Amino acid sequence: MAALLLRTSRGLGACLRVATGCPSPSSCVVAAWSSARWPREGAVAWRTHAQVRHYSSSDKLSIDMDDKTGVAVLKLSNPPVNSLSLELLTELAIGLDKLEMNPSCRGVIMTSAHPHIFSAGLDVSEMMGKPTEHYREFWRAVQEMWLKLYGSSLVTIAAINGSSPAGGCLMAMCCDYRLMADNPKYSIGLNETKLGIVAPFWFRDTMMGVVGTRVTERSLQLGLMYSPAEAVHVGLVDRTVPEETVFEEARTEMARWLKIPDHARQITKSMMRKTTIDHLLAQRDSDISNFANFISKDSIQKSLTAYMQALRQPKK
Ligand SMILES: CCCCC/C=C\CCCC/C=C/C(=O)SCCNC(=O)CCNC(=O)[C@H](O)C(C)(C)COP(=O)(O)OP(=O)(O)OC[C@H]1O[C@@H](n2cnc3c(N)ncnc32)[C@H](O)[C@@H]1OP(=O)(O)O
Repeated sequence: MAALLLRTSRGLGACLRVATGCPSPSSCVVAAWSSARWPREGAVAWRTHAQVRHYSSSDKLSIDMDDKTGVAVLKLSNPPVNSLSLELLTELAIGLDKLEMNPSCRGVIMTSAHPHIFSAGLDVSEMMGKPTEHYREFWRAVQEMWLKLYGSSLVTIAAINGSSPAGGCLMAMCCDYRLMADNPKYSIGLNETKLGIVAPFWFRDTMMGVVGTRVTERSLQLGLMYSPAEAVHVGLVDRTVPEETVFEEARTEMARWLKIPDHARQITKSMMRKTTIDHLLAQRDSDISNFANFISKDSIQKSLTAYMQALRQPKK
């Protein structure tokens, strides 16, 4: 249990370094991932005799793990729009950590409990009119969620059953595969510039890993939101499926990915993502300070206030 607590409290990067005896974040990710799925003493706490186990104690997030298939289903459930509050981000990081440490878990399907919205992204109210310390805590939680999801050794599939702007798009992009409902009313993208804010370098790098440099540059500067069909066209989403089949298609896709031996896929995934993860780990504190300074500026606060007021206007 001590090992379990160590892992949950320090986050995946640190716990993997502990597991491998590797001193620095930058030198151990491949080694760590190759051993991350070994049976571990502490993880036995999550074993269960029931086939499906409910993991999350939060009402904003449900996580159901099927021990027989090795697939967990993580559902965002924070009405009205699944905005990523400090609380939900923290729950997400903890939930992902628990799954990572469960030796019978091999994959996660991430989706929304509410039709029409996958996630509205970061909760803008967490970034408005708060003291600097709150901004720092909030941004650390955003980083933590990203580190857990982007750095997950599990197969991660986003079943995008609604709109997914900004931080919602980021979560989907962290996954290994993205399916989106083919409803043209839905949209996905990093729209930060439209709020007068700037997607940080690790949002940019995540997008570049999915759609390449040119599409990222255009998408970020213009704050583009794509329809599902456009998202497939630029490679932001892997495929669209009829709305009512999103979840079942995600399960079928998962089965395809789980045919690959875990160790080979995990090391490959690590090789692809290590540089981007190390970049943030090396600059975590300065990234938090940049965010807190930037978001505290009067001009940025005014932009966010105007954006939220516009959002509250009746839709035409
Ligand atoms: C150079 C240094 C750089 C350092 C870093 C600096 C900056 C940091 C960048 C931070 C990165 C930010 C990432 C983000 O994720 S920002 C959030 C962006 N999200 C959005 O723009 C989405 C806005 N929302 C919508 O577009 C729509 O609400 C919708 C998701 C498409 C859903 O539409 P609909 O079903 O019509 O619902 P409503 O618009 O009526 O919304 C219902 C209520 O929910 C409130 N709402 C919506 N989104 C958010 C949100 N993200 N946060 C908080 N609240 C939200 C909305 O105001 C409504 O509230 P009301 O009922 O009180 O009117």
